[in-house]
Amino acid sequence: MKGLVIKNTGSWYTVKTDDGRIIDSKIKGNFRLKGIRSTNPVAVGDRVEIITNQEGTAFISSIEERRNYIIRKSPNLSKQSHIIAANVDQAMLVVTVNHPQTSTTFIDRFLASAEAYGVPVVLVFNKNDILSDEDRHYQDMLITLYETIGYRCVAISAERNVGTDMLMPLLKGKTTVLSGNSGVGKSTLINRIIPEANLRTSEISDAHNTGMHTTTFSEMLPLSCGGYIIDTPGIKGFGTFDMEPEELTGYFKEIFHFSKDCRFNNCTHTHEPGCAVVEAVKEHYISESRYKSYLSMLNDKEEGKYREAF
Ligand SMILES: Nc1nc2c(ncn2[C@@H]2O[C@H](COP(=O)(O)OP(=O)(O)OP(=O)(O)O)[C@@H](O)[C@H]2O)c(=O)[nH]1
Ligand SMILES: [Zn+2]
Repeated sequence: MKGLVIKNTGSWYTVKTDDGRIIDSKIKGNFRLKGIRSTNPVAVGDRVEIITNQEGTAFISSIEERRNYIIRKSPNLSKQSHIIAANVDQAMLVVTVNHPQTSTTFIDRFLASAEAYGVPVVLVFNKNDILSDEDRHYQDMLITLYETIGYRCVAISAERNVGTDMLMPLLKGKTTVLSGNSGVGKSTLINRIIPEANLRTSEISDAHNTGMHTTTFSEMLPLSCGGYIIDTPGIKGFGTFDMEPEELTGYFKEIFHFSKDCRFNNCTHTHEPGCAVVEAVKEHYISESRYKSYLSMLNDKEEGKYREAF
């Protein structure tokens, strides 16, 4: 029987079968995925084959090849990774220009790592009900900047439930990872989009007494219009990863566009003569904030150290 892993609480996985049943499942024996050394061989979003048993639970016997997956590296430099979610269609990054302020460096790092994973991003500017004129002006500038680069932007107030309806067509039928700094309003937004999600927090435990841990594990929340929101508590961005400087250029769409005119094809856009990117920054074709974010990621790379993408 085939199904979708919609929740992971420790060694138990909740599988929604194709015929609509919810079955608590475990991994069979020493089932391991080839190629990836991860702390969790099966992740939320995985399509799996299960074998049910007489206790009403099941064993996961195989997993389908993933279209993509988002990993977080262990910060302790071990080769172990944690798979946050598999088969993701898009990410929604909730940001606030104030209360709290989301930095452009954070946004750009998120966007660049999402590009690396091939995951499109929608930027959701929240808390529009409490923006000063100055905040709003700044927000408008950011929206113009990111839309020009090619990212969809939506301005909302989750609290007042204003603009959230504009998100529904973007979410419909898709698997969306919701991210954003602490305090930007992710939970508030989820409760607007999925009013039933409220129930989740009052769940005490289920048959396996795992309910108490739900807040620390990933979960897919079904949307009434079809599709899922992946709620990943504690995860605010994608991890960074090994890459060459030339690759990093590719993850900043507009920088990549101008880099085609650089004199050297391995140009890092820092000191090289004939650099079309530096020229474009001077001419304001590339925003200074984006260039600064690029340099900060390049700098991490050169220092050879691992950092989270925020
Ligand atoms: N004024 C205003 N406040 C909001 C809005 N959305 C959320 N808030 C408030 O901001 C605070 C944080 O909201 P949460 O939804 O808990 O934020 P979160 O992103 O889930 O935060 P973490 O759980 O820490 O990751 C709460 O006090 C919300 O009531 C909004 O649109 N306008
Ligand atoms: Zn260059």
